[in-house]
Amino acid sequence: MSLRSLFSLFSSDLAIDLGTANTCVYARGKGIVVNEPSIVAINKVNGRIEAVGKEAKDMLGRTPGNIVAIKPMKDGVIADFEVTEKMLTYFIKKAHNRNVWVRPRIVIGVPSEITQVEKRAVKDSAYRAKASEVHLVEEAMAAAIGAGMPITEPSGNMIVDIGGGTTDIAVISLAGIVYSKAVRVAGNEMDEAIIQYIKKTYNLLIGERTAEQIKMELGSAFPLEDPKEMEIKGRHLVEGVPKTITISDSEIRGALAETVNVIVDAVRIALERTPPELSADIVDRGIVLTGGGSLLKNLDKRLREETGLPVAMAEDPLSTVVLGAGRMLSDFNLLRKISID
Ligand SMILES: Nc1ncnc2c1ncn2[C@@H]1O[C@H](COP(=O)(O)OP(=O)(O)OP(=O)(O)O)[C@@H](O)[C@H]1O
Repeated sequence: MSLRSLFSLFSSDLAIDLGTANTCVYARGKGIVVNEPSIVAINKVNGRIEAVGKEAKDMLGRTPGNIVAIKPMKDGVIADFEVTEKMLTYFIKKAHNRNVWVRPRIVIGVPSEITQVEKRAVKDSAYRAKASEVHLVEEAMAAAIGAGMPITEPSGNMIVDIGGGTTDIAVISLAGIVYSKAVRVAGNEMDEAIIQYIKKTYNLLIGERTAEQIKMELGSAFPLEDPKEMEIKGRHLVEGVPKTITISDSEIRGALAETVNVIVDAVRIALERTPPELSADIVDRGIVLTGGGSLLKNLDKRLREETGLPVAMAEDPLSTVVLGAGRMLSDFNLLRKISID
């Protein structure tokens, strides 16, 4: 056995989707090994990390004064370099069961609007976490590959990735991005719109986690076949005590309307700016939706109504990017063509 193949026994190459809301890690030959919220809880007194991922999310809004829960990624970009690096290191170690001997090749999906400084920061963190090679690919490209779109063919493929912080829209042909646009409106903005609506209408203060739950259970972009209601709890702003109210899906649809319209408009603009030959392909093939935000009920239906085009959901919208980046681990020719480092 050569030294190289002996070495490869210990190396487990990784693909990472570093998202605003969630970070996913895929290990070659194993599949998705980490899927956790992009949150870090830090002790303000000694700077120590108290928790990362799921454990840190559970602390959100419930931390004692000396612990802060930080979301180091904001609007699809890195807001806190130092904490992002610590988070990345933690997840890479977790993916390798804390085995310190492995030196993996790592493919990382990053937002299309990432700056040079941010690219460097992401790569440096991965190298510090003992990567042997680091390659960056645009999330939209990885998503299209993960969704099984024929991106290397000379035809137009439109992907709309609605994440936590950003909605990325891209038209891809011949393994290149012909048009791309990111708007900083996606899942988180929907949560915020729900918080504001409940506050204004009911004088009730709810937290981010409750808002997200409401969005998932009740939120929609087009009327539902079966109307729904939900009981929610929060703190009354005037009386200062906890209170329970019942809200309906149509109220929440109203609260989300503005946010959903921004996404719909961005898709319309992308269609208007797509070169005509590729538009013709999109008319035939339709638009593919991915990202957790695309799970908002009837968003696909709404886009179908607004554009008159076929709209399909990717099979597993929360994992499309990491699965696409993972596929790159075994196709280095394609990776060389599409990596943006
Ligand atoms: N069933 C659902 N209905 C509506 N929204 C959902 C659902 N499930 C997840 N989401 C939302 O999807 C978002 C997270 O999606 P995803 O993990 O694709 O984003 P991300 O990759 O972390 O973000 P970004 O691409 O902006 O960096 C969150 O806002 C979450 O609330």
